[in-house]
Amino acid sequence: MQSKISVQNLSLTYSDGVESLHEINVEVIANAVNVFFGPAGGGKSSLLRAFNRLNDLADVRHLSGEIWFNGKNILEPDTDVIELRRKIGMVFSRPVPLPLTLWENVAYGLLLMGEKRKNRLDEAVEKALRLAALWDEVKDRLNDPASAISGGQQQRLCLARVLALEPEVILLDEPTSALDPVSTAKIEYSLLELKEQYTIVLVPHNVQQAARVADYAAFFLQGRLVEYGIGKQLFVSPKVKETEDYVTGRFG
Ligand SMILES: Nc1ncnc2c1ncn2[C@@H]1O[C@H](COP(=O)(O)OP(=O)(O)OP(=O)(O)O)[C@@H](O)[C@H]1O
Repeated sequence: MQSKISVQNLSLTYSDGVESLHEINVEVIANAVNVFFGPAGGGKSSLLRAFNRLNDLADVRHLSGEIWFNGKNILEPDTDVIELRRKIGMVFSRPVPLPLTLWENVAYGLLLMGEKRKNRLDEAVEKALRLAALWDEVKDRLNDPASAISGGQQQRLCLARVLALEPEVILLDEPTSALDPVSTAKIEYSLLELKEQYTIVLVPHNVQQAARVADYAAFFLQGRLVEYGIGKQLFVSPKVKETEDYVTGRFG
């Protein structure tokens, strides 16, 4: 078990003065599904956004601590944020495809990076769509607008867009919250394949999803990391009463 991202004493306060993350220490394990779960407002999204510096865009009053990735503290000001976001890609809770064709949506990042060879782009688009478990459904309509496919397919398209850039880590913030059970199952199934090659951090849609997919799980409550450990152990025999209450549905 190898750590991919190491969070050390991370604290974050937005401009409203409320501490959204309080001295968080957690490891993101490589080639595993790392689940951050807990009730709304616990700080899960804030932590995810810190991993690829999306919090730079928010009104943050105080940020301290370290986030180590590939031998570097990515909170240092000299971090190349564009490069960081290519290595640590993110999928949001609502699919936001670009107003372009399916092919263009997946090829977009590579085109921006200057890749012009059509055969290379075609290969990358197919590979990413296969990994996102969408290829079979769309391979004959790659020139259709992205708006013409279902919400569940759009979400897998957004995943494929991230995968085309061959990131090292994929952050998924409630990626199935707007999806039907069949599309949800497809995304969960692709996570199992994706973790062979990538490191996954998932904020799940609910506790049941957390328990289904978590190799490692961290329970967040009001900005604090209450409990962290191997998924199966944490859901079956949590050590802390607050975790137990939450996973057994007594609150939240
Ligand atoms: N951009 C922001 N500006 C100000 N406060 C924010 C911002 N983003 C989050 N917060 C606050 O930080 C706290 C933690 O929110 P965060 O979204 O990280 O939690 P969460 O566990 O992901 O919850 P949810 O499941 O509702 O997304 C909340 O009190 C929230 O209101």
